[in-house]
Amino acid sequence: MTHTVPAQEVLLEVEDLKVHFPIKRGIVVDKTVGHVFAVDGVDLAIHKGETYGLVGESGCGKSTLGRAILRLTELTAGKVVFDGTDVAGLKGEELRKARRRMQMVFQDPMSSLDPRQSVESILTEGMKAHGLDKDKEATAKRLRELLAAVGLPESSLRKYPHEFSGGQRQRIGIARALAVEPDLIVADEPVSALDVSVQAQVVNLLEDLQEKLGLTYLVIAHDLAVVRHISDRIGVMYLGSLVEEADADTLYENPLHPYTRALLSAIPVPDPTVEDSREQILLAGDLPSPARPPSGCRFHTRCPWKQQSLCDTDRPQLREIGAGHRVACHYAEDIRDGRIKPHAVEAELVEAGDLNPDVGGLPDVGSAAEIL
Ligand SMILES: Nc1ncnc2c1ncn2[C@@H]1O[C@H](COP(=O)(O)OP(=O)(O)OP(=O)(O)O)[C@@H](O)[C@H]1O
Repeated sequence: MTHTVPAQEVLLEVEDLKVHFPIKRGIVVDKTVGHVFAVDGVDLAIHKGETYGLVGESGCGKSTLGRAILRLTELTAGKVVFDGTDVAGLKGEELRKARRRMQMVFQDPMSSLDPRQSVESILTEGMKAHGLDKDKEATAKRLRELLAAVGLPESSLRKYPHEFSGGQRQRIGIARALAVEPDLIVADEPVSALDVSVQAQVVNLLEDLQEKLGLTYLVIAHDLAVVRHISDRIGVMYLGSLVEEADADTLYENPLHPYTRALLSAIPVPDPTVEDSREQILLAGDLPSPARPPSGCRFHTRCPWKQQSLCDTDRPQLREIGAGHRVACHYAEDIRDGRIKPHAVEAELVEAGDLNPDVGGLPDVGSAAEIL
């Protein structure tokens, strides 16, 4: 590990995690012609009871990282140490046991809930798989508790997903995750498919549950505004790796990586005087394809602080710059102390997706202003 973990108890430790998807081509025999470097060397630690927010543009590898932690996607390399055990090497019964303790809540509850299953069946499925449904009465009690915990009436048990609103369906998704008594919940864009009016209710529910049950969360989002309120610490991801990590307040008040600065500068400020006077950093060009990441620092093709040396040749490590504040930029101190200033960037054109017709380039990724 290259970073110092604060003295709290660590529940999850990810070390140099890589997920590379092979790009296959060929009419008769599939030949691997390259790789999508979806996750390419991530180190992070999540403490018991905390909420870690993971943000970045669409296609930067957030979901793949979340899925790899839960072993829903195979790892190419690295470790996922959960409560002291490396789950990357687990198989069979051991893997099943570890999986019970790590659950996922998905972005779109409509597509993640089976429309043919009643809520009762959805909630008991995981319990059955993990042998938690031995006694009928205890199971019925547990189902009532679960529904109460997520704020749904008991009558929901006999209903089907289409009979609920988006917010209620997400409550079912959360209840399903809770049914097997997990310690860690990976919530992948848990509110982005919901109406703005309902988003706060679901965020509040997640917070209440965390307090009551002592849960640990990894919350994945493309929207920095959403994670700010819920997260204790935040990691910013760009093209497969973390570029900055800090506690939520530090990240917002003192962002050091140029990419984080650009993301934050795109969030509108309600005060019109502040809004008119503040600096807006517009990123040039689109996110390069993760099948052909740029050399050196992966952000250098769009970076307004790019320098003549190092940036396009040496990949910067995530290093600790202040207490618990890690940044992957060769010039973080110079940026922090104002010794170097941003300049206009002509984006180097990186053709996206020409290696990979199946995966394509990246879905509609525009400037930071469009992303947030
Ligand atoms: N099974 C797969 N096979 C090949 N490439 C994949 C696969 N899954 C994801 N990718 C590619 O890996 C990259 C990272 O995808 P990922 O979904 O993790 O990003 P993301 O940041 O979560 O984006 P989004 O918010 O759009 O889900 C993308 O280029 C994607 O096309």
